[in-house]
Amino acid sequence: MPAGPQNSFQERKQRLRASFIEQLPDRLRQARTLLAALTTSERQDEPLTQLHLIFHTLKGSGASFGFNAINASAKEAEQTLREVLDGDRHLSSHLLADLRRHVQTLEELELSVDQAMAQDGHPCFNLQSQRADSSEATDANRRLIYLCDDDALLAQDLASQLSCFGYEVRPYVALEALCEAVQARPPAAIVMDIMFPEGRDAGPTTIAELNTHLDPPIPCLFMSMRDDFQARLRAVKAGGHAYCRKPVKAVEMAELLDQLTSRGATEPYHILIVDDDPDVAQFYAMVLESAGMTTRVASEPARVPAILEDFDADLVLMDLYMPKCSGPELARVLRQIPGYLGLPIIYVSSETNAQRQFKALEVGADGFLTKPIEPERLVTEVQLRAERMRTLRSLMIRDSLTGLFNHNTILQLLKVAMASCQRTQRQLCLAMIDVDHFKAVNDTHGHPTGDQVLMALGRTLRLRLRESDIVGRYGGEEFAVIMTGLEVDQAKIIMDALRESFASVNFLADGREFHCTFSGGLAAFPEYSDPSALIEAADAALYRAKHAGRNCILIAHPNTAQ
Ligand SMILES: Nc1nc2c(ncn2[C@@H]2O[C@H](COP(=O)(O)OP(=O)(O)OP(=O)(O)O)[C@@H](O)[C@H]2O)c(=O)[nH]1
Repeated sequence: MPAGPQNSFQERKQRLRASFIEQLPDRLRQARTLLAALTTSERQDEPLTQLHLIFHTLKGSGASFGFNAINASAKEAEQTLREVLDGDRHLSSHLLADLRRHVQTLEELELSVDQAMAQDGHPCFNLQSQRADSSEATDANRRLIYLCDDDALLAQDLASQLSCFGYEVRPYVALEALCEAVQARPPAAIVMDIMFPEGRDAGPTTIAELNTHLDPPIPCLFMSMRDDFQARLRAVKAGGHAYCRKPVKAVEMAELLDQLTSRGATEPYHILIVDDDPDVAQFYAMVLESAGMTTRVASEPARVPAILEDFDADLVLMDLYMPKCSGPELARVLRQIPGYLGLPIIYVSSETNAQRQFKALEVGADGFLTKPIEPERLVTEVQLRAERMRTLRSLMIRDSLTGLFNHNTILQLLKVAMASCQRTQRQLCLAMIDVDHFKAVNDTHGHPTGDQVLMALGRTLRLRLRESDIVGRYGGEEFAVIMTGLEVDQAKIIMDALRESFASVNFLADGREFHCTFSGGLAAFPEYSDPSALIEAADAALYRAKHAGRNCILIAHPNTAQ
């Protein structure tokens, strides 16, 4: 059989099952020792609790690794002990004999387990990877757009406008040329006119024809002078995702293209798994990683806060019963740390008692998954909740107009980035930029057009800078950019290129064209060593840039009087 991810998944699963079996004699020995210490004359909560935990773990792990007989026997023993712990049953000699019988059954099962291991007939499962192929080629493809309009000037102009937003746009005037290009290299999306010399609906007709040969079809966005129902209907029937009236606003079109081309490009979800049984934790990690998520495992609840500090978890998957610190206790500890108040916590446990599940949820957890859980279901449940968490968090930390980090977040991120650069002895540059004469834009073209300009600038910054750069809306028409690992002169070259690119964007309002520029101030760490000094210096340099005539970037120097 060829080696592949599915194979290695099965191999790893097999190894985890083997490890579970290896540890089984030890666990059963512990159970025997604890049982021997129990007497009917006096109730001893400590060994009873420990014994309950051993059976509980065997029940859950047995189910997870497909040892059904182990699961069944441990489940009965666990249930008995639960009743004793809850005060519903007395620890009679009959009950102790029953527990010993369970240990014996489990010991016998352990001996016959070699056979069970040989008969590992568990079905393979096909997990859809959340992670998009992150190769450079894929990223380039995601930005490749074909634009087809029989008006050569318009095609050329719109193509250059859209390229200011980070897209590689190839303009085509003839439908035939477009079809040949699509067949040679399919783009991420097509921007298509409706009317051509070939016919009033030739645009949608061509797209419909092209897509019958393509799987999956290429997302398409139509544009036209026409606004009649027939044109819109033809566009929809051809699979059009959006319809823009001409004259087209490049910013709006770029936003639409973002939506069409960004599918699957999300950062993998970060999942922290807390389980005192390392094999079970590894098993969940393996399942989630097979679906493209990034995981960390903690077998010790005490380590969780430290792990969370540098692992930006979207969700915590938590065992319910753990020695020293139970799941609900750990959940409560986390909820008392301000940053983790909204962190989704899901228990995974073989606990089926609804009341106990409810009690565990009461401390502020978000869900309960009952073991054994099918890998597909584990992935779906985790994905759904992690996605919701991302959306909520994004609403909290992002500016609603531009989608960039908001004022508070950018301040917070600047502090973190500076501390990290201090530790790693790297440089950091902060650019504060501000749209020139923005009041005049609002006054002349109206507030909504002003908003479009801010959105355009936000997009230009977001798409043209590196993934590692942090971009935020500092307030009003002022933006902040944090760049790490480069000299201030290099940062100036980058900001100047952005400035020129932004200045070349044609904005349209009521048929009138206009351009905008921005000015910027740059300051660097370690020259300015604390966040407020750095911001103040960049702001002062921005102020000088405005006074120097605007549409330029100036650098702050600590020894120069500002
Ligand atoms: N459309 C829009 N305008 C905003 C927003 N936030 C702030 N503004 C406007 O931005 C303008 C800023 O104007 P000023 O601070 O006078 O500066 P300016 O006209 O850009 O001039 P210089 O910065 O000196 O080049 C004000 O008119 C604000 O109302 C926003 O979210 N949307």
